[in-house]
Amino acid sequence: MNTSTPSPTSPTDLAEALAGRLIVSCQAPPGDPMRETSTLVRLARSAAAGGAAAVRANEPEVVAAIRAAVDLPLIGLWKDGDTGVYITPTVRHAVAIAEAGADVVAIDATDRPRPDGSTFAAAADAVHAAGALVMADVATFDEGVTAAAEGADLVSTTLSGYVPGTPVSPQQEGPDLDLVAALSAALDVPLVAEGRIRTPQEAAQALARGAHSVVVGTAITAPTALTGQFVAGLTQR
Ligand SMILES: CC(=O)N[C@H](C=O)[C@@H](O)[C@H](O)[C@H](O)COP(=O)(O)O
Repeated sequence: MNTSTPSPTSPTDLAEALAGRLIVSCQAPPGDPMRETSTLVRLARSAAAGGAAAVRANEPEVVAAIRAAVDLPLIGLWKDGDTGVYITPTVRHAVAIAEAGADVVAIDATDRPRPDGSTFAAAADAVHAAGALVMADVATFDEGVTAAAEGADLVSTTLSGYVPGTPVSPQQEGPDLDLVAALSAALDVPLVAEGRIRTPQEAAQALARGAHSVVVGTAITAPTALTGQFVAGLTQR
């Protein structure tokens, strides 16, 4: 056994560390000026300084750099492509993120074919074998229930509103709080509210609707998108 590998975080310890708290997603899309490893590390350090309970980050190099710089639970993913299953789409991507030092690997757990022909369950098993925990990124209630039964340690509403053909919540512009409430009530594992949470009030509402913790990305770590929202606001006078 490689003694330099950190001991796996237990699901119970992780749930305790995240209860009622904020996870900050420190990502930048392709082509964005913020998409640079040391910049993303600074975002993660800022999140830690501001009181975040955990960080979510994309790609092995960034995950490894944040792991070395920030002493918080780290949720890693590996986005590959932007259509179909693109969040940690294969077993290979999932294992690489665990090996880069993520405590938790976030994996697409939607009911869609995966590029390597594998399954969410197979990716989850591989992550557990590598000593990390699994967050299932889902779009629907049924996907959340299935992912928990297949070994997810956490379920997140990350993909609600982003999968063509899936039910769209009435409050599509904002977070899918109806899905948050339904999954929180049904699951035995922590339900994380994620996706389009733009204000502290919406984050608090997600907890009030039953979420165990809340992920915020764009509203904290994406100046390009935020600037665009203000620019668009000014043109709507
Ligand atoms: C749909 C998808 O690919 N979501 C990604 C998942 O990692 C990220 O692009 C989001 O920023 C993240 O989920 C946080 O959400 P928001 O940025 O809305 O706070």
